[in-house]
Amino acid sequence: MAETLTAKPTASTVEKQAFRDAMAHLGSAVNIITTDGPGGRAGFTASAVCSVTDSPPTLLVCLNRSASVYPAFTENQVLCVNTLADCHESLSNLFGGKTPMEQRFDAAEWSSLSTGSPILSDALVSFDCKITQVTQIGTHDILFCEAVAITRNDERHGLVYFDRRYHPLMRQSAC
Ligand SMILES: NC(=O)C1=CN([C@@H]2O[C@H](COP(=O)(O)OP(=O)(O)OC[C@H]3O[C@@H](n4cnc5c(N)ncnc54)[C@H](O)[C@@H]3O)[C@@H](O)[C@H]2O)C=CC1
Ligand SMILES: Cc1cc2nc3c(=O)[nH]c(=O)nc-3n(C[C@H](O)[C@H](O)[C@H](O)COP(=O)(O)O)c2cc1C
Repeated sequence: MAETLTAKPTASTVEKQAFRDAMAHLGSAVNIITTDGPGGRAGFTASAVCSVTDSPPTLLVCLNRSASVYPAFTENQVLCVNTLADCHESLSNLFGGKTPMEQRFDAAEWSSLSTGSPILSDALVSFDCKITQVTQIGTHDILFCEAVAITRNDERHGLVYFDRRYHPLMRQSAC
C-alpha cells in the first residue's frame, strides 16, 4: 500500500531558470518510465531517476503532477524504469511530451515481465517495479519503487542527457 507524505514548501532565493540552467550541467541516464493496469497504459521520459537502497532494491522516480500520464501512474501503482541505449534518442523525444500515447508505444517493441508494465525490448536495463511510497515536493511526486524483476542487456552502449542534448556513452571494449 503506497503512503503519501507532503513536505512544507520553503522560500528559495534561487530563480527557477537559474536552477534549470545549473541542473543542465548534470549528466544523467535517460529512462522511459512505463505503466499499465486499470489506469491505462502510459509512459514518459525521465532523467530524475536514482538508486535509493538495495535492501529492499529501490529506485526513485520524480514525476510532475501536471503531466498527462500522472493519473495512470497513480492508479496503477506499478511501473517499469526502462533505461535507454544510444539508439533511443528519437524514442526519448517521443515520450518527452505532447505526443499521443498510442503513437509513443507504436514506435518500439514491448513485452511484459511481472507487474504488466511495458518492458522496452532493447533497453539497456529494465526495472519492473511496484510503487511502495510517494512523497510530494513542490510540483513533483517522488515515487519510491521496489524492483520485483530486472532484465539487462550487457552489450549495448548507453545514452546520457547533458547540456540539454543526448550523448552516446560507450562501453570500454575488452583489450
Ligand atoms: N525533473 C523533471 O521534471 C524534468 C523535466 N524536463 C522537461 O523536459 C523538457 C526539456 O528539458 P531540457 O531541454 O533539459 O530544458 P530545461 O531548461 O527545461 O531543463 C534543464 C534541466 O533542469 C531540470 N528541470 C527541468 N524542468 C524541471 C522541472 N520541472 N523540475 C525539476 N527539474 C527540472 C532538468 O535537470 C533539466 O535537464 C522541459 O519541458 C523540462 O521541464 C527535463 C528534465 C527533467
Ligand atoms: C530528457 C527529458 C527528461 C525528462 N525528465 C523528466 C523527469 O524526470 N520527470 C518528469 O516529470 N518529467 C520529465 N520530462 C518531461 C516528461 O517526459 C513529459 O512531461 C511527459 O512526457 C509528459 O508529457 P505530457 O504531459 O505531454 O504527456 C523529461 C523530458 C525529457 C525530454
